[in-house]
Amino acid sequence: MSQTAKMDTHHISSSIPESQVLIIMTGGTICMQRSPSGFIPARDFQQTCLAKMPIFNDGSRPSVSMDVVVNAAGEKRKYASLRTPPSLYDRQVRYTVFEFEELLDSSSIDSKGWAEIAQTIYNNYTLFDAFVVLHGTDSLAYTCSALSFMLQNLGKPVILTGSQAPMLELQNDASDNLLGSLVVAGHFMIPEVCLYFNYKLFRGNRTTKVAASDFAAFDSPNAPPLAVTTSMRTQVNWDLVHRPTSIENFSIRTNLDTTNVACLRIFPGIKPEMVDAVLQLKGLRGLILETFGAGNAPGGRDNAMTNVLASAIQRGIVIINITQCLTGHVSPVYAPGMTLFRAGVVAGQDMTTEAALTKLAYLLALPDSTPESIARDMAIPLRGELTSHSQTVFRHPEGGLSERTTTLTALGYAIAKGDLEKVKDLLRGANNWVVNDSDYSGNTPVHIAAQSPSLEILRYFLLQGASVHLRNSAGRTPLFLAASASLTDHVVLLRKSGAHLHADERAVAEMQARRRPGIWALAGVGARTMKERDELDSRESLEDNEHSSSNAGWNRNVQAMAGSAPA
Ligand SMILES: NC(=O)C[C@H](N)C(=O)O
Repeated sequence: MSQTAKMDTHHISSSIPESQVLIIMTGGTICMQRSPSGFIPARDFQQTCLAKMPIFNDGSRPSVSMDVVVNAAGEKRKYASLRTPPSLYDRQVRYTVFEFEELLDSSSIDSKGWAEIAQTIYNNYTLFDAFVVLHGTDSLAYTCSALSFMLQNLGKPVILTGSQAPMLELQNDASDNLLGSLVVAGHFMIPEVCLYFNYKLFRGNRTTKVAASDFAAFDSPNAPPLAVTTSMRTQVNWDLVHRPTSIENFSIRTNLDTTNVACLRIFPGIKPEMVDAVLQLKGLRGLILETFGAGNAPGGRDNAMTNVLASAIQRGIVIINITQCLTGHVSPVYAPGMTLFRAGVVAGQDMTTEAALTKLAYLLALPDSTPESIARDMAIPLRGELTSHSQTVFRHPEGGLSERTTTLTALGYAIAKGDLEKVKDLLRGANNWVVNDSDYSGNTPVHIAAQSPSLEILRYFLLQGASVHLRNSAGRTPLFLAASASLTDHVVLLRKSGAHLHADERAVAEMQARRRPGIWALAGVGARTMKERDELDSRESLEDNEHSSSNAGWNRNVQAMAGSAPA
């Protein structure tokens, strides 16, 4: 059995009975109905479709008191939610469908729509465990790519999907695509912008639409799928999953410069004047040039084409070379490709046009960007959108279940003892996803580090891409545990890394905050001013001196979490 097959329950703490997912409906075929003028989007998808289908509604009528959704303008409203029946992993997914005011065929979605999606995710980030975006398929790969750049330091799953046939048609791909997306979003910590379609989960910025009507509408020609659903289970390829590795909060950037970029496909006989006409467009700052094979374009008589491109580059226009082929990458192996490269055209390697265009629009809008900085950043992966060929591919031998348990137990001891060198040593010999793996009680290494003495070990795990959002079997986040252990610096570091209390923890946290308001204010319970926080902190440190025995209890807890004490 392969490692991924063994690991399909990885990151799932089955004793957490449900996860909460926000479904953002933008339109597309999935919600369409027939009309005299062809298929058009229809409203109230949750009630007219999902509520009537047993696979999307277990009939339990969850209470609406928790179901707050914040729209892109920041207005809060209550929406009813539904629950799926329990999955094979013994978990239900509770979800709410939030519909945009205007539902669109995705051929009309542009950067305004991308900004609305990003803003809605941002406004609801701490209220939900994951996000599913329903979208038409026509421009879905563009939206996936754009969002992958717009969502910075993303720590939760964002899965886009749609369908080729509407949910209300007798034979459709809509229910499987939505159910698969909900199950992945509600069970697996894959903190990337992904596209789920026809039983495959792809990194969104690697995808392209390859079929106008087949159910297998998308492919990711230069990157294998992150996960595949087969015979009722989802096998995740954890080695491929990207995770944020900096101590920063989740943030969004919504002002892409899509109005000053263009895309031009080279064809046999294209005249340099045509290319020049595009490059002379008023305000143009960037061009995606879709070239032949490994990045070749006709030089033109007397190198006229190359001269046109070189002079545009001198005027500050960034030109990116993307291959028209579905697979493979641009490299200057042939003379025409080398000529472009020498003229200053940037090799887009194996990026799709969708990724290159949206990345260019993102980079152009960054403050202080220059043509040089953009050219540099276009050639390096920011969100796994290209395969960097200088990157060493380093694979560890596949490890079995017992090896995994041994590594986790050894990590638990090393963390509890504050032995950073040992932790580093253990991680060097393990698969990179071990940072998010959990022991029998659902504790990841970050749960243990959040209550252990060494701040440096906690920081180390965060820099290795460990998630701050996973919950243990008791439903607790690392932030909750750090605040309960009164470890102020740990709480501050976790907060800086985007951690927040889960909605299910807030009631208990608020009770704890009555006794220790300072640390819980830092953890995010109760809005406090800095002055109030300082006062609370000094009061708590006085209390700490009075209760100095609390450390012994905390040490015992850490030992218990790490397993039985070593002889
Ligand atoms: N299958 C689809 O969703 C196609 C539709 N025209 C759209 O992109 O909205």
